[in-house]
Amino acid sequence: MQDQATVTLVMGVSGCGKSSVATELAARIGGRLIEGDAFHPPENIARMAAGQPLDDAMRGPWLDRIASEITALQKAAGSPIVVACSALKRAYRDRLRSAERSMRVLCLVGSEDVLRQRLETREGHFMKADLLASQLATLEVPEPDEGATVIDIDQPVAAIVDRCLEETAGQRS
Ligand SMILES: Nc1ncnc2c1ncn2[C@@H]1O[C@H](COP(=O)(O)OP(=O)(O)O)[C@@H](O)[C@H]1O
Ligand SMILES: O=C(O)[C@H](O)[C@@H](O)[C@H](O)[C@H](O)COP(=O)(O)O
Repeated sequence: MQDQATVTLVMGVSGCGKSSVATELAARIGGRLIEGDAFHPPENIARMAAGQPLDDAMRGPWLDRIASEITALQKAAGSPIVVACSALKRAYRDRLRSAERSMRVLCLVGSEDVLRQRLETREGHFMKADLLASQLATLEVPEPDEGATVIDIDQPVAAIVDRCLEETAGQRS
């Protein structure tokens, strides 16, 4: 029963696999997916597509829209929610926690080489590899009190999801 309304945040820098992992995790647990990229206003997308990083003021309303969507989905039905969102800073994650205090956090981490290679081979996405350095500089890996699971991305998506589900089961027992 505990999983019925849980919220799992899949976070990390651009190209770390948030969308891929969140999509598979949601499918495996029968959850609903919130794709954070879909909540950016057009000006944020245009800025990133032009190779310029967002700042706190630009990310704030975006994070608030995602938090509102979490709340709306929680009211609508009882199935779990999986959120793909970079949530690079602690303050950004806390902003999402305003919707669900006990949000689980899965942080995907990888070497700059692996990340760059994935961004350079990804097709049809506004975000290219030129913002990777800024993304890595901004990233605040979760602190111990956030209870996050930190997973290396140099393994198949299915293995990452397996590990996430194992951690969740371990936390319940
Ligand atoms: N574990 C993985 N192993 C190999 N390729 C991956 C893995 N995770 C993601 N990818 C690929 O890397 C690219 C970036 O993944 P994506 O899910 O879009 O990342 P993000 O949502 O964090 O930007 C995509 O082309 C995706 O297919
Ligand atoms: O806060 C930010 O700077 C952005 O949100 C960024 O971290 C995010 O990663 C983009 O939305 C790109 O999309 P992908 O992460 O899907 O590449």
